[in-house]
Amino acid sequence: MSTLVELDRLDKVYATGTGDVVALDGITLAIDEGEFVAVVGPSGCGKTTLLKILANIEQHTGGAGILGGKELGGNRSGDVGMVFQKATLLPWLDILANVLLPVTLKRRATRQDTAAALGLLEMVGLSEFARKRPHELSGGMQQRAAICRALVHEPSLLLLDEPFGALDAMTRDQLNVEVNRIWRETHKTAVLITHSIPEAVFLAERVIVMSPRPGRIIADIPIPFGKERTLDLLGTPEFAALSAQIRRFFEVKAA
Ligand SMILES: Nc1ncnc2c1ncn2[C@@H]1O[C@H](COP(=O)(O)OP(=O)(O)OP(=O)(O)O)[C@@H](O)[C@H]1O
Repeated sequence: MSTLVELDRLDKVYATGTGDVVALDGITLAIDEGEFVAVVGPSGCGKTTLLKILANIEQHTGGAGILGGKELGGNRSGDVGMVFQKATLLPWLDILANVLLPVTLKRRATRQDTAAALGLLEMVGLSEFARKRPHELSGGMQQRAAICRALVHEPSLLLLDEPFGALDAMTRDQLNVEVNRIWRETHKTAVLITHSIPEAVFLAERVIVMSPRPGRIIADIPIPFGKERTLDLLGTPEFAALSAQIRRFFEVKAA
């Protein structure tokens, strides 16, 4: 299996009016093609910064990183798909046009692009909603459309930044089952950021635990539940034990 992402002592320092903020400190991490990795850590530890560097929205300030053989920070585009906490669909476009946006921002969509977008909408059960506007869909359906939008240009890496954080627990569980299926069907490499330890354990093959700011990797925990995950997993002792193992990193030690 080949390595898709390789970070070597990567740092990120934000220069602000009131001094430097060290967001990431010496992040060394390799992610194989097809792997599903979750990153958990306390608020402000640099999780979103890490995703933004992978997406080329932010530049690292030290160390080095490679994504798909190309150096991070160079002139790359189009090789990641990103899903945010809010679906951020454009209200004046229908769902199909929203899904096609990463393509149409660059060029005219071809018939193949439209077929690919419709195929993705079918995969997430939204075929009937292709011609609807975002406000006609529930929050969970909008997030599914946002996942389709992140995948339509066939990115090598799917980045999920708290994608279901704003949804109710039941919808969230169902969407996690769906994300697992989408990941298995598309064979994508995925990096998920979440505040939910059970969500990380449910979806990922590895959970990366980060320290409070400045963000460092303090644990890299394999999750040995195979590729296919079902909600039954949530009730197993093995699931509870792994979740507890990760939670212990965040317990506030009494003085
Ligand atoms: N554009 C910026 N300029 C200055 N500082 C920033 C900027 N973006 C983030 N930071 C700082 O960098 C640190 C890491 O922020 P980041 O958003 O990556 O953390 P996070 O782990 O994703 O947090 P949360 O879990 O609360 O979303 C924080 O201290 C934040 O204030």
